[in-house]
Amino acid sequence: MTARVTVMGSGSWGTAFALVLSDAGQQVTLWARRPELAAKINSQHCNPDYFPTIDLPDTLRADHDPDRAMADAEYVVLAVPAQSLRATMAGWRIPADAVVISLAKGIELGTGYRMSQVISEVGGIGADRIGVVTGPNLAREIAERQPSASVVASTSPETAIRLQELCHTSRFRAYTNHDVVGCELAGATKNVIALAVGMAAGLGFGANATASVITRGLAETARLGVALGADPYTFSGLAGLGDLVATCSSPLSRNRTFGEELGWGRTVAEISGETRQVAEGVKSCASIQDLARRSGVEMPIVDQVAAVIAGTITAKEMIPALMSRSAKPERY
Ligand SMILES: NC(=O)C1=CN([C@@H]2O[C@H](COP(=O)(O)OP(=O)(O)OC[C@H]3O[C@@H](n4cnc5c(N)ncnc54)[C@H](O)[C@@H]3O)[C@@H](O)[C@H]2O)C=CC1
Ligand SMILES: O=C(CO)COP(=O)(O)O
Repeated sequence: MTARVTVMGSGSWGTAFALVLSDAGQQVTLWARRPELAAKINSQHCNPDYFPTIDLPDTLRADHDPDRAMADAEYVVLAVPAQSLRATMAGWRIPADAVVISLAKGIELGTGYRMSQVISEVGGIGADRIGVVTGPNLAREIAERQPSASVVASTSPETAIRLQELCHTSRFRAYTNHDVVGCELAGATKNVIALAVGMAAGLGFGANATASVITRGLAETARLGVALGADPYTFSGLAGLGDLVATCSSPLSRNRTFGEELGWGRTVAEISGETRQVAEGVKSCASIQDLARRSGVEMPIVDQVAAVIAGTITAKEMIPALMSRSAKPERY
């Protein structure tokens, strides 16, 4: 049965996921902050700012008025950057019965909240009406309808199955998962690890170095997750290893690319000033570091990335700092 879905945010992932939902047969409305972008999406049936060469279905409509866009939505998909979710959501009237789905991969600065916690607090929405979509889902590849698997997570098994039915297509294979904590922590932390991998690549190091950072990055992510109540298996699944590998190995990743440019010796300000797209790890490294400290969990790679982003060390100093740590058994 066709469902009414509104995607709030028409950047790269919001647009690509709106396409998935349309392909799955849903009636989709896309909210764009800028009226001129909404008008272009409606008249040109493409999003010229993000995917100028990709046709969007005629059935997909855009609107710049958030309340009108969501008015009769059964599902509201949140596709704005993590650090702006609270402020944007506070001004919206989400329909009382709608299921709310987070696409953002970040941890809120200040609170250390995962996105589902922000949604619950700001919207007064129960966990059974909240879902998370995560996994190896580079937006451009999804928009090109390349095959991909993904995870739809909710603490409510019924909601997870509804979300799976909502977005599963022959090109987008959605698996359910009930470990929202693990899925969200994995999605946010892989961006920080991708910054580190990018830095290693930008410094000219090869596959041994990047594979080592990916693997140890996964170990510290799982350590944090387990301390916060996540299921350890989540980290070897699509939300964990899957997304980590996709993000750390693709030139399409904004986080990996940002890290690579840091490795070339560019500054955070220089790189940030050149793109309007969000590399979530640049902000979330500090909130994840904070979560780890509060939980008594060691996250050496996150610590080093946070130091580079804060400007207290250079990317060049990061690898020697990691290599000179005391020797230890692998499982720690
Ligand atoms: N692009 C990708 O491949 C994927 C991205 N994600 C996650 O999805 C989230 C959104 O990412 P993208 O769509 O890629 O980012 P983007 O930078 O392409 O688009 C962000 C959208 O949010 C809007 N926006 C930005 N700041 C805002 C603010 N302060 N208030 C309201 N709207 C604002 C922008 O106008 C734009 O429509 C991020 O958390 C990202 O980590 C997740 C999976 C894949
Ligand atoms: O989350 C992503 C792929 O799953 C996208 O990663 P970037 O935000 O680094 O582009």
